[in-house]
Amino acid sequence: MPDVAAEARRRRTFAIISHPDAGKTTLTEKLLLFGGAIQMAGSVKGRKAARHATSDWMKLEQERGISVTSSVMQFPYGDHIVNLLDTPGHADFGEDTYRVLTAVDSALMVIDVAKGVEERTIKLMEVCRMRDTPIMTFINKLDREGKDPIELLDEVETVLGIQCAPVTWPIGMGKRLKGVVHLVSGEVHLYEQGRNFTRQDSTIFASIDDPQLEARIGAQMLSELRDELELVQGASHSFDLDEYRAGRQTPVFFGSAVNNFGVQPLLDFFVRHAPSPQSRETTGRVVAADEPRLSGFVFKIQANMDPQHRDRVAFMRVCSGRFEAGMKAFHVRTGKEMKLANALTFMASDREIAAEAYPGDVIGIHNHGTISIGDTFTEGEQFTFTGIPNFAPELFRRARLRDPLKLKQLQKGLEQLSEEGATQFFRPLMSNDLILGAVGVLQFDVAAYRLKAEYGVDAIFEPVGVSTTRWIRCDSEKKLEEFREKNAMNLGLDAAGELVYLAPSRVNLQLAQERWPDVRFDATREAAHTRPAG
Ligand SMILES: Nc1nc2c(ncn2[C@@H]2O[C@H](COP(=O)(O)OP(=O)(O)OP(=O)(O)O)[C@@H](O)[C@H]2O)c(=O)[nH]1
Repeated sequence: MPDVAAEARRRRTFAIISHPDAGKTTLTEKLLLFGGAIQMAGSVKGRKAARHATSDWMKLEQERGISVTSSVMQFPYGDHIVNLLDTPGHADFGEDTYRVLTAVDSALMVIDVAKGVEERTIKLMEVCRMRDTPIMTFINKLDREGKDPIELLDEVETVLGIQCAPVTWPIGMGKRLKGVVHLVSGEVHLYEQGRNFTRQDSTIFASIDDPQLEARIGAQMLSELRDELELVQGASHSFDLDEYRAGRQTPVFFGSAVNNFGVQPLLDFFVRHAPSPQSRETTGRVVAADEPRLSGFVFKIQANMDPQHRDRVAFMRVCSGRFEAGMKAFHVRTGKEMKLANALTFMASDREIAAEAYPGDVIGIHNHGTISIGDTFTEGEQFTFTGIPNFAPELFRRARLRDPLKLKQLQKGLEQLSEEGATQFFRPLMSNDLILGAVGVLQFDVAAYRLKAEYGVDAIFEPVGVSTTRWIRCDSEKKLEEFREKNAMNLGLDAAGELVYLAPSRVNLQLAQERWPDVRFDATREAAHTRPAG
């Protein structure tokens, strides 16, 4: 009998967050190397390139040199199974990133030693804070000159508002980089340039008192190090598991991802202390990870991952129980049983058919539009996982066709993009317009590109007089009907058929809110349970 509790306990599911260019991809690759998931440095970049070659719309990503897609990579490390969820790199994809972060149990923040805390890091940190996600920090590119480590910790503490507990400490930096000291174990890991470090071939001293250390790093460096360590240990916090788990303290590591230096201490510490899958809230009750029955939620939908099969893959995070290939699961929103045939796991080496999965794992379910973001699957119980919202978009465009005969395709394309969360789309009650909403402007380019590449539709997006939207809720049918009648000009339906107020201006929205105190104007919509079936 498989032991769900034991399987859940050994899982670590996390995402890497960083400002573009800090080294997220490079670090991912090194982590996979340690997991034995890939054999050679360069494979992740290679894989990225291979994906570009086969997937059309990802050309856009390539042209712009940014990552707009997320993926899931699973690898074993020691007794642990690690699931790494990649987050899209660009700011315009914040919504997607947000949803990925709802599916992880912790995060790893990468900071460039020379640049310190950057704008995107601040935003991502805000998202993590909303859910008190525990965060570890890796300060990267130590082989280059950067900011003073003590100042960097200070910057993280003041700008990001989280306490730092250094776990490793650098010995020098840039050309003078000699290694790192592990402040918990006392070990010294030497930096020997040009070697692709793994635990077996890097030189490790048991402590800074090892007589050979002086010969390796020099008397002056050693004496400087002793002084600095004294200062650091006096001035900074020591690691506190509870504070870390509560999202109030971040353990900090220093290293150089490209040289695979300082990565292993991070990974070892991570699997030891990062949380395994935790209990999760639903509309019904709290679901514990070690319950025997399967439950999970969909946090992402991706179309056309493989151009040969024009399917859509729903990414489901398993929250409890055990998934077994071919099993039937209850799709809570539609109230129907669904056979989860040919579900995918995401072994870093490739996509594979999933034989089984446990809490913390992500499986990919093929579907043709029946599954939406936020949907819950159970073994029959009626509850929906909460906290996976859609955000009210801030930017709007009217879609106009160059060829009016393609209206059907346009609608279909927009519906599917909307379902994926790539953009949101609205139909005003009083006109035939199709209005696109986005949280970031790049989403329009992606939408136009994909409409053309995948649906053969040449659409242009032009300005439209909408400045913000709100989902409308009202407990009284009568009031709602009255509101509908009086405001028909400013109302529309979203892709799921939900009533939405399309406000021409902020002032107009404010007036409407004041005039209709019984009507709720929601800026986010919980993705699943408010959505009608079908
Ligand atoms: N000197 C130095 N360069 C590094 C290090 N780690 C990564 N880089 C370089 O920094 C650049 C950005 O690294 P990536 O891993 O692509 O960064 P990213 O954060 O994934 O970037 P996005 O895909 O834009 O999000 C690349 O040129 C890397 O080779 C390091 O430890 N030292």
